[in-house]
Amino acid sequence: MIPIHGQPILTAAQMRAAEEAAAPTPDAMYALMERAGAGVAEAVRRLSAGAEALILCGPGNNGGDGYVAARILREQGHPVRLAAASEPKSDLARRARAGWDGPVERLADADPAPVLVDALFGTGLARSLDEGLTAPLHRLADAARLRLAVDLPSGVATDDGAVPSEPPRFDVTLALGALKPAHLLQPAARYMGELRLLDIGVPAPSRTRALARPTLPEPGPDSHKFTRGLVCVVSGEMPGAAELAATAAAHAGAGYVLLLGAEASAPHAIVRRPWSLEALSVRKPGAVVIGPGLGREDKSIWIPRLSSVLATPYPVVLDGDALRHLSNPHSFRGPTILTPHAGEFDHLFGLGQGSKIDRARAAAERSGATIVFKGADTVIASPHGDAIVAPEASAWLSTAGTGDVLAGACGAMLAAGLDPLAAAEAAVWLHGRAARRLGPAFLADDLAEGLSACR
Ligand SMILES: NC(=O)C1=CN([C@@H]2O[C@H](COP(=O)(O)OP(=O)(O)OC[C@H]3O[C@@H](n4cnc5c(N)ncnc54)[C@H](OP(=O)(O)O)[C@@H]3O)[C@@H](O)[C@H]2O)[C@@H](O)CC1
Ligand SMILES: [K+]
Repeated sequence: MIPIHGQPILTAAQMRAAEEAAAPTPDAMYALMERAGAGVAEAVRRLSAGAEALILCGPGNNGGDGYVAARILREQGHPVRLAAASEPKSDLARRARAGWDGPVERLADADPAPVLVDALFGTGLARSLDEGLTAPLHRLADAARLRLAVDLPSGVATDDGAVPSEPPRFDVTLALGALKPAHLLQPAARYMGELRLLDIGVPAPSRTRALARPTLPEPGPDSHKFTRGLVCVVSGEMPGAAELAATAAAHAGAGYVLLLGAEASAPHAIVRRPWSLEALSVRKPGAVVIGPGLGREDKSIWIPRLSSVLATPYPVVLDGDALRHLSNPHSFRGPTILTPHAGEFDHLFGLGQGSKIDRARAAAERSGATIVFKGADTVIASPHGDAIVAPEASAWLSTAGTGDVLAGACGAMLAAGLDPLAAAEAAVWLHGRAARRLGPAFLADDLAEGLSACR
């Protein structure tokens, strides 16, 4: 069982294609199912402390994995029962079924067991499940002490994370061969529990992957405050938000933070100057952060200020109100990161088609900017077609000011010389880690200060 960080994410069709390329004959394909089933059996053995497992098998290859796992557990003397709603329909699943010599109970009236293994449906779910399947699944899951989903909890849509039929909440989900979008995208992601990857020997290249622990830029003996990265944060109507972004940039490792348009106050390590384009340009910032608390009321001030920042050659992070002022955000010239939440994203790019990953990728390609489409399932997409999905870090991030902190962290990473995709990934990772460390009900100020301890 492999941790998911940095692992590739494949849609159902991409996974099928990868499996077909790796296993071009029926025997080779069946060998994959054997590996999947063996991995499920091993996980059950490790996690169940010898308790009886009940494996629910569906009609397709997800069910096939379940039959293999049941056979192996039985061979190893682990107490196991199996229930199904119908006979297998695929050739592979029939072959796996033939290897199980125990009874097959009817799903509708199967007795519960302390360990429930859901091998009803995986990537082949084609429509919502009927009551005859969901009712026993929930009944048996409610009675179990440990719930394990094979590949995906039955009822979630693989490619976009929708939930056509609400599954139970699982304790563990074993992603087979590769992660799928539903493992990380909401609302499906909340049903996964601990998510682990099972290697079944299928190379799974993808331009979409899970967030990885980044290599953060470290100062060396020759570094000084300017070479470590100069971040300029532009203040506006609500200066507290820009203060948060500036504090976050400093705690994320920037060597020099200049806050323009703000009154002098603590912390004094942040240099404050009245707004002017000259003040911004004199130090040639490695990144300009504009948007947190900028203001939407007085457009005659804020739109020209935003336009003048966008006309400079400096890398830029656009957040919050700056995104509201952009009406036609096509083709940014220099390195640019946009950090919209769902409302800002819809305002900028419309509702669009496909999953959150598809939408973020299309927006990045269209705008030329790296997009950090925020949420419990933040998606980062570059204009070159790469996408990174972050697992939910902490539900407590849904509090005022955390977006300002993220924008400041993005600025620090850009100013340290990372390209926009790497900068966004590093900032999202740092932000999530700091939030997890803080636990419940923290303030955005704590989050900004907490970034330094998480580097
Ligand atoms: N080599 C491989 O392929 C490997 C695959 N692996 C495993 O296979 C899984 C993918 O297998 P899969 O494609 O057979 O899909 P799966 O999720 O079992 O469901 C398809 C079946 O369900 C049925 N069905 C669908 N929706 C339904 C509904 N709402 N209500 C009722 N029925 C419904 C559908 O019927 P149909 O839509 O055709 O009428 C069909 O019979 C994958 O997640 C992984 O676990 C691993 O073993 C590694 C090797
Ligand atoms: K399943």
